[in-house]
Amino acid sequence: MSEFDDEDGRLPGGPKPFIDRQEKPTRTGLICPDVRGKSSYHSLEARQAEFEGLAEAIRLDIAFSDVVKVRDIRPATYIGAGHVETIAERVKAEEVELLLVDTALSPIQQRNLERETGAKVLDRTALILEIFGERAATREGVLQVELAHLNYQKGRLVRSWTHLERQRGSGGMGFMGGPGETQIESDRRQITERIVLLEDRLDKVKKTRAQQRQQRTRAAIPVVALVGYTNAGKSTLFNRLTGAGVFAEDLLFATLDTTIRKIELPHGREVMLSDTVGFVADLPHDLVAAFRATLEEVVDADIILHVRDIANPDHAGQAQDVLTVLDELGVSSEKTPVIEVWNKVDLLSETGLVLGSAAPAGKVLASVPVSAHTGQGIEDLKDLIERSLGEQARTYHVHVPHSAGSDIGWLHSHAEVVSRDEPNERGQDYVVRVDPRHRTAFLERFNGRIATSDL
Ligand SMILES: Nc1nc2c(ncn2[C@@H]2O[C@H](COP(=O)(O)OP(=O)(O)OP(=O)(O)O)[C@@H](O)[C@H]2O)c(=O)[nH]1
Ligand SMILES: [Mg+2]
Repeated sequence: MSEFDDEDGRLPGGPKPFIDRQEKPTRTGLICPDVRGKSSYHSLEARQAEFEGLAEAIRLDIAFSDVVKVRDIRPATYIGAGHVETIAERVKAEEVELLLVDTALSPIQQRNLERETGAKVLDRTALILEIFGERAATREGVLQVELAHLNYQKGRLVRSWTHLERQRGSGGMGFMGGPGETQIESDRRQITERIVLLEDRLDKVKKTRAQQRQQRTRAAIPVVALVGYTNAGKSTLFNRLTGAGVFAEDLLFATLDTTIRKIELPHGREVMLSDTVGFVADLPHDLVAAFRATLEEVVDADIILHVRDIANPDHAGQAQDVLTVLDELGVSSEKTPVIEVWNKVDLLSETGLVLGSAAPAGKVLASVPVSAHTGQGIEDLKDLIERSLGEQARTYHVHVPHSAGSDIGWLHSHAEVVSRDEPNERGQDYVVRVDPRHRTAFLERFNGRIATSDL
């Protein structure tokens, strides 16, 4: 028996959350550094609002949220000494236990800030890891988050890793360090061992996924993947298109795992639609890497739907971040056609924004304004998906005799049936569109029965 095999496939003894949130919400101070000369697609207000949204995503009690000007990044504390002092005073006055800094801090900066302010300090990466840790539901999600967590921890072994100590105390886990091994060395060794183990498990999950994908490819159902910034409305749109009840909420990172469902488009064409984790600015690199397996639906998609919250004043910056992550995943609009879905148009009048001011990000086939909420534009979107899939498809007229019932099934699942005549005594005539990847099979199967084509 392996010590790691419990019934739900989770590895016991995963990392402890950074924040202990057993009782009342943690009093938290937010620091949004405004670094001189650092360019960003996002306005300062948008960045601050988003950082607050991230903190709210795990229900922290926000005592204050401050923008702090940083002229030169300090190697020791990131922000200047004067600001650190002010923050320390506020921490005391407001009884703040946790400080979140919207940047990537070095372990030294983190430790020094903790020492000087008396609060626990976490950076943006740790906060996102924390949210993901709370949301992870499937076995794969849990493994991915833990892996990213460990990689983050590995570089920060300056403090003790308390849960490992607890495990060591309980004995029998095979974690005991040899004599003379220092705490940090042994912690590092254990983390490395665990990383190897997790990677191994994820590899197995990946193989299963690859098999499932292969089956879908064989069944020739194209995959349409929803991507977009967190909270753009992907899950709401997914539910609207599939009638499924996927968790959608006004919460950053409501979705962590990939869901995939079959839907039928207006002309009867079937596609697999996938909903997945949302993207965010400065998504930790490790996390992108860890989620690569989940995001393989996106990598392999036939069409990508980039869902944008067009009623968010920061939508242009968000779209750029999505392109950055797609790029990191190796997805290019040259290879995979992209349709932009301009969602939440029902909110436009409220926000005073207008559609005319929005522009597509990167190379896209088209952009469709919709409201996943009211259903506006959804039919246009479905039409567009269907037409785009058929883009390189060709039209054929085929004859199907009565005796060839299985051919009808084949046409429906591998081609788009444009129209069909009334059956007569010889059988039935069909007009179908066949895309390149099924053309060979089609020509072989219907050899001699193809009347005309628009070749
Ligand atoms: N008014 C309006 N609200 C919408 C629309 N689409 C989604 N929402 C709301 O936006 C919020 C986020 O929606 P989700 O579908 O959870 O967004 P998501 O992109 O899946 O978010 P993550 O899973 O967190 O990445 C929810 O409160 C939805 O009700 C829309 O067309 N109009
Ligand atoms: Mg979602």
